[in-house]
This record gives sequence, structure tokens and C-alpha cells, in this order.
Amino acid sequence: MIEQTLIPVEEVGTIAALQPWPSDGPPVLREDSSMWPLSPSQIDPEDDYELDPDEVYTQQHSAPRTAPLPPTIIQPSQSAWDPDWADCGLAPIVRSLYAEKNIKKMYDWQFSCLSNERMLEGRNLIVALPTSAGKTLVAEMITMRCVMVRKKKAIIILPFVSIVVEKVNQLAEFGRRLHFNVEGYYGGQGSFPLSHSTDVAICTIEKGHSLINQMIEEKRFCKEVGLIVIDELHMLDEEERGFNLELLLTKALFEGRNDTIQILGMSATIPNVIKIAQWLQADCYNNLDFRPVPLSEMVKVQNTLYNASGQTIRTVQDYKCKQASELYPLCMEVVSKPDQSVLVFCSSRADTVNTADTLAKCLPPETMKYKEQEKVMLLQKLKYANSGGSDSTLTRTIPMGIAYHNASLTVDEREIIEEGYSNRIINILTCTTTLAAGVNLPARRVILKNLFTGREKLKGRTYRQMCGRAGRAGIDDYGESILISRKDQQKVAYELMNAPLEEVRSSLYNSSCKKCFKRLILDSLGGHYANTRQGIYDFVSCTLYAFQSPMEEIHPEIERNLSYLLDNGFVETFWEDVNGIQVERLRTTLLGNATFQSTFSPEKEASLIDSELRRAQELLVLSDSLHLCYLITPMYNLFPVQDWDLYLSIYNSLPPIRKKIASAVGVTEDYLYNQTVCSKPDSLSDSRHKDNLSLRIAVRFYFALALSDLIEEVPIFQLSKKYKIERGNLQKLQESAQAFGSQMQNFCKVMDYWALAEVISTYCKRINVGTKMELVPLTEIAGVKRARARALWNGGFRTVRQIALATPEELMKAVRAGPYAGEGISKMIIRSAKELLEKKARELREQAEELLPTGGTQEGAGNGFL
Ligand SMILES: Nc1ncnc2c1ncn2[C@@H]1O[C@H](COP(=O)(O)OP(=O)(O)OP(=O)(O)O)[C@@H](O)[C@H]1O
Repeated sequence: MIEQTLIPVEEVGTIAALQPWPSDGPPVLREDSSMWPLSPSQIDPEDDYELDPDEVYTQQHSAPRTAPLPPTIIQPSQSAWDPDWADCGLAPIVRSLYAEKNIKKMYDWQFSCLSNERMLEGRNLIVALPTSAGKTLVAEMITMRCVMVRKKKAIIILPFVSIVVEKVNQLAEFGRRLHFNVEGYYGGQGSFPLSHSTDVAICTIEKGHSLINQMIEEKRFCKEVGLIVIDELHMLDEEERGFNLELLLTKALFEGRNDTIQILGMSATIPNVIKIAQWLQADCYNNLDFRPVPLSEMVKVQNTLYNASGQTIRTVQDYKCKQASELYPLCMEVVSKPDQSVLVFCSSRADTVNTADTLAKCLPPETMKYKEQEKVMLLQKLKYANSGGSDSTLTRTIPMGIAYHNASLTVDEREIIEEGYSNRIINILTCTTTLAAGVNLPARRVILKNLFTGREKLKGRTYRQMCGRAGRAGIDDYGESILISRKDQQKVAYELMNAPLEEVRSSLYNSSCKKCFKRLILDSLGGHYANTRQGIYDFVSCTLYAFQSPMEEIHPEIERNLSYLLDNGFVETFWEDVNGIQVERLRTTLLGNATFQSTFSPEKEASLIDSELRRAQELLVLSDSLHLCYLITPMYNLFPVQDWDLYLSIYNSLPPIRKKIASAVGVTEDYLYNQTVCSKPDSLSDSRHKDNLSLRIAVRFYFALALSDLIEEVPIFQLSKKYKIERGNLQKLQESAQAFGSQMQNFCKVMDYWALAEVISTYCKRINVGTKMELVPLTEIAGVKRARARALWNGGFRTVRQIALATPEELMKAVRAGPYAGEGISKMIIRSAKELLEKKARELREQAEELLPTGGTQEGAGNGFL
């Protein structure tokens, strides 16, 4: 075995004498300061040839332990002569682009990070600073340095689709001016394989993981990628998503072991940042107390405001609004001044709606006069986005400058409300916790309506993220957060305000994520990181879980899960002849490889899906979209059916072909009738129904019906009423079906179900945008969604090229569609269409260059070869 480098333990908090990784891989570190010296699997395959698996296993246990490498803590810059800007080797124009955004000088901490030599040399870095501290600028500068100075690609991983979309727009603006290309990877967006001309890929966690897997497979990852940015690094401890993030980072550590790939992690809520930095072999900048805009945290009990130590600050004036006596005065104090805004965090979706309604009733009527025209426009935009449907609450509250924001709204509705809030047309926004970590919508005052989210008590991390939204950089000189508490809960409120943040632990600690171990093993074999038990141990030892757990717990876990995979046909052993010696190896079977490529769960989904797909190849009905929609509807985590009577009546009105499909998948009238008699709204996550296959099929079929209407362009408002599914939940269904469908496609490709893969791919595209096939190409234009695409089509614009060549006037004339027909929007659509054409042309050129090795697509260049 290759010897491990021994690294002395040094006191955390000092600048360590850092050593580079050994040439054969990262040192394998453990949180408890005892290192399990496993070498990365590919170090030298010949090393364990003589060992049988049991021997290897024993050796691991008896191996000596070494110590972890503490990270360097980047110190705030102390020098009086520090310039205002660290250019990271980028041209001066970058600074002027920031100046246009009103960022003229860097904060000290930004300067310290961006002028740090080790960071500039490519050392990994973790930045742990509170919300609104300005982490984005640091990430952008390091990304641009990667692309423009180091000439490598950057992959940015963000937690939510909405933030990916926002970031793509922001960076594309830089890209246009500085000549680099940005591509977004979310939902059905983003081309696989990554185009050679894409410089920055901005991805959701799952898409980022798939992209990295594919680049590793094509041996492009280490060669082309120079940077991986992870925003909200604390998501490592979230169940499924955290696991994907951990796996992705494990691969990056494993692959980029010659320091070729820099990792930048950012979070506002990682108290054990030093340990996480140690796992990632990163330096860190850690100042969870930094705030560019000072924050004053308070709790309100009855009429009095207290600080976090329980000292009285002041009493609140009573504004006499019976329905919202606690909240109304706190809102009025702020919004009675011009251009001020309040965010009110509520405990549930229903509460956001009720609170907005109640507050609107209390506000004085003259409030309606403020920005009256803009409010009318905002309501029109919402109506247009809903194909003519109007939300009755928003129609009442927006004229008063109030709106609600939660997941029951569609993405379009939320975007329009966010825009209205940013432009100060809406002054009071009631929201759920989703806005705490989502898009950047700061407020002068943040109010937490109570100590709960749903039925659970707020966690320290969520509380801090909510408070962090108070104070707008460059606008406010301070921000305020006020937690409203009942008198009998005052103690709990103080505990929450003073609670230390929860440490970030690997998602594999989560009992519901234990199943992920099987995926971990499949990934190590399927991704060719390992072909022996030793190799699997090596790979697993690079995970955060291995860094944080005693090895005695990990070994049995690996063995147990490996046995399952061997017994159930996902993994097999084979013998390899090495210099005349027969050596036992491990590899994925066809089913195992399909499961790895699709990221399905081996236990819950893979076998079930395989038998369903085999049946579908014989019985698939193609004359109606419903059967395919059913195949693409996820098997798990669906919402409950709210009304079985409604379901039965929908079933009874289905045409014969749809009833035939229902019977082919196993839904019968008798079953639905029984449900109407004996069932309440059921949740599939309810343990009573976990194994109830018939129920799962029936629920899946119900949502497939809704999806099949959606792709026929039935307006979401109408669908929501017909099926009693909230608008936001319909879009969630659309998103998850699209994701499930692309997993299916990968599964089918590996299993050689080519015909199914093709047809599923077409339906995924339709489901992604919720349209008939004819509109799909138009929806590829940035800013063109379902409604706009239909308006363009009906106005005679049938191809992207036609739109790219149109004048804004022609477009406006054709698309007479309310607030979306303005000149600015038309120009933006034309520009996006041109960019899309250019991107497609670039990709075709690349493909041509790959086809024609003599070089290029210039006229005549390929003739000799052909
Ligand atoms: N050096 C600076 N000078 C002035 N304003 C700045 C500076 N850096 C960032 N800002 C502004 O501060 C605000 C918050 O910054 P940013 O969104 O980067 O915070 P963040 O740390 O990424 O927060 P989050 O944790 O919410 O993602 C933005 O409006 C940004 O433009």
C-alpha cells in the first residue's frame, strides 16, 4: 500500500504550515483527529492483488491512524494602505461593471479573501458569513478569474431553481460584456454533454451532480473544470439533497486530487466550519458576526419590545386593529414612512394568506393611492401569467401594498410579486420560511409572527436566516428583526434567539438516508472509482460521513449494503487475470449500472421501474398522452388525493381509451369507489400506506391525468380547480415529473429500451414547459414561457429564427398581450432568441469539428477527409 503523509495536528485558529496533498491523493481525514489511512482506489491497482477481501477488511481495522490537517484561517486585512479593490487578475472593466451596480469598494473581508495568495493559487476556500454579507461578489470574482484568467470552466451549485434562474441572468449580463458563456442547468434546461463553449454552468444540486458524473465519464472533468462553487454548503445535512451534495463533493475531492479543481463553499449557518473545511482540505474565512448593515434583534411580548438578553427596549404604540393587534402596529411603524418594507414570516401557507388579508383590512384607505398605477399593472401581470385567472386574495391585498408569497403560488406569480416588492410597490410581504434562504429580498424590518413553522418549533438556523433578511445594503443604516411571542413562551423565545447554530452533519446520519449507502456503493463501482472492497472503502472514506464517524460503524454498514446489492442483482463478482493470477473483482450488473446512471433508489424504485418498463414495451398506448404521463409521474412523494368522490367522477367521464389505460396500469372503478366509501384524504407518506401498491397506482394515475391536461395547455388556474390541487403544487408535480422522466430516460438507455427512451424524452420536454410539442422550441428562448410562447405562435412567429430576425415593433404588433407586449420585453425576447441561435450554432460547430478531425467547418475543410 502507498504510505500516507502524516500531518501534525495544529491548534485550530492559527495559520497552519500547510502541505500540499500527496501526489497520489488527498489525505484521508477524520473529524475525531484519528485518520483512517485509506488511499484513493486508483492509486495502484496492483497493490491488493494478492489480498482476498477479508484480508483487506482486517487490514483496514488494524491500520495505524494519523492526524488531520487543520485549515488556514484567513485573517481580516489589517493594513491601513489596503486598496479598495482586489482585482484577482481581472481587467479593470470588471470593477467598472460592479460600480454600475453601486459596489465601488470591497468590504474588508471580501478584499482579504480575494487578495489571499493561497486562494489565488487555487486552494479550496470556505466562506462562512451571515446572510447579506456580500458572499456573492466573492463567488463571482473567483468564477470570473477561473474562466478568464485560468481559462477553465466553473460549475456553480445553488439550492433552488429560482436562485439558479436569478444567478444565470446576473452572470449572463457579465458574460455578455466580458465575452464568456453561461448556461443554466435546472428542470429540463441545460444541454448534456456540457458544450465546450460553455464557460460557467449554473446548476441545481441534482443537475450539477449529473453534469459532473458525465464529465468524469468522458474524462473531461479534471481537464476542463477549474472551480466548483457550492452556495448554502450547510445543505450537506439535508436528507436526499444533502446526500447528492456530499457525493458530488466526494467525487470532486477524489478526482481533483492534484489540486486542479478549486472548491469554494459558502454558508451563513455553519458553526463547525473549521471541521467542514478540514474535510474539504480548504482554508476558511469565518466571521458569523459580520454585518454590513447592523441588525437589532428583538422579541415582542404583549406591548413591549425586549432585546435578546431580556432588557426592555420600548413599548409599541397601539394602532387599534383588533384582527391583527400584535402585528399591525409593528408593520405600521415602518410602512407609514415612504419606501420602507416589512417581511412577515408566518408559520404556514394558509397563515400567509390570512395574515395578508387581515392586514389589508386594517390599513387606512388612503394607502391605495400610493403607486396606484403600478399596482394596477402588477395585478394585470398576474392575471396574464395565469391566463386570465385571478387570485382573489391578491386582488384584495395588492391595492393596499400587501401580498403573500408561498409555494402554493406558481413560479411566475412569485416572480411578479418579488419584482413588485423589490420595486416598493408592495410594502408588506407575508411569507413562509422558504423566503428565508431563497431569493434576495431584504427588508427594513423582519417580523416572525410566532415561534413555529408548521407544527414544529423554529430551529436556530432558520431563525437566523430569517433575521438575516433585515437591513438592505446601501439603503438602510440598520435592520430590525422582531419575534412575536406569547407571554407563556417568552423563555422559549429567548432560548431561540440565543441558541447556538446546529452543527452540520453528514446526511448519512439521517435514519431515512441510510438507504443512500447503497447508492454510495453503486456510485463507487458504476463510476469506476472502485472494483474491489478495498476500493469501495477508499471511496467511502472520502465522504463527510466517514470523516465524522467511527470506522467501526462504517465497515458493517458497507458490508450489509454490499450484500444486499450482490443478492439482488445490482452488483456481481468476476475474476480477472492479472499476470497469470486470478483476482476477484466487483462490478455493477446491467440493472446496477442503469440504477447508478439514473440515480434511482436500488431498494425502492429500480426493480419496480424495470418491471413496469418491460410491461410498457408490450402494452404502451401511444394514441393518448396519458399512458406516457403515467410512466413519468413519480412513484413516491406525491401529494394526497383530496377528494375521492371527485376522482371517481373524473374517472367516470373519461373516454374509453383512457379507461383502457387506467385498466392497463391497474386502476379500476371498484377500487376508486371503495376509496370514496372508506378513505379520508390520504398521504402516501403515511406509514399505513407505505406498501399499499394499489393506492400508490391510483394516486399516481390521478396526477398523471392532471399532467396530461397540463401538456394540452389547459390553464393552471383551471386545472387547479378541476383536480383540487394548489397551483404551486401543480408546478411542483410538473418539476418532479420532469426530473423523474429524465431519470427514466437514463435508465432506459442503459437497459437498451431505446424506443421508450426516445418517447419519454419528448414527453419530458413537453411536461417541462407544459405545452403541446409545437411550442417546445420557442420556450427555449430565455424569458419565453408557456403563455408568451402561445401568443408568439398565434402571432405568426413559429421558429426561433423568425423571432431573432423580427423588429420589436413587429413582435409587439403580433403579440397584443397586455403588460408583456412592451418594447423592453420585445427587445429582450429578440436578444434572447439571437443568443439561443448563436449557442445552437456553436454547438453544431463543435459537433462538426468532432466529426471532421481535419479541422473545422470552413468551406472545403472537411472535403478531403470525406
Ligand atoms: N462591497 C460591497 N459594497 C456595497 N454593497 C455590497 C458589497 N458587496 C455586496 N453588496 C450588496 O450587499 C447585498 C447582499 O449581498 P449578497 O447577496 O452578496 O449577500 P450574501 O452574503 O450572498 O447573502 P446570502 O447569504 O443571502 O446569499 C447585495 O445587494 C449586494 O449588492
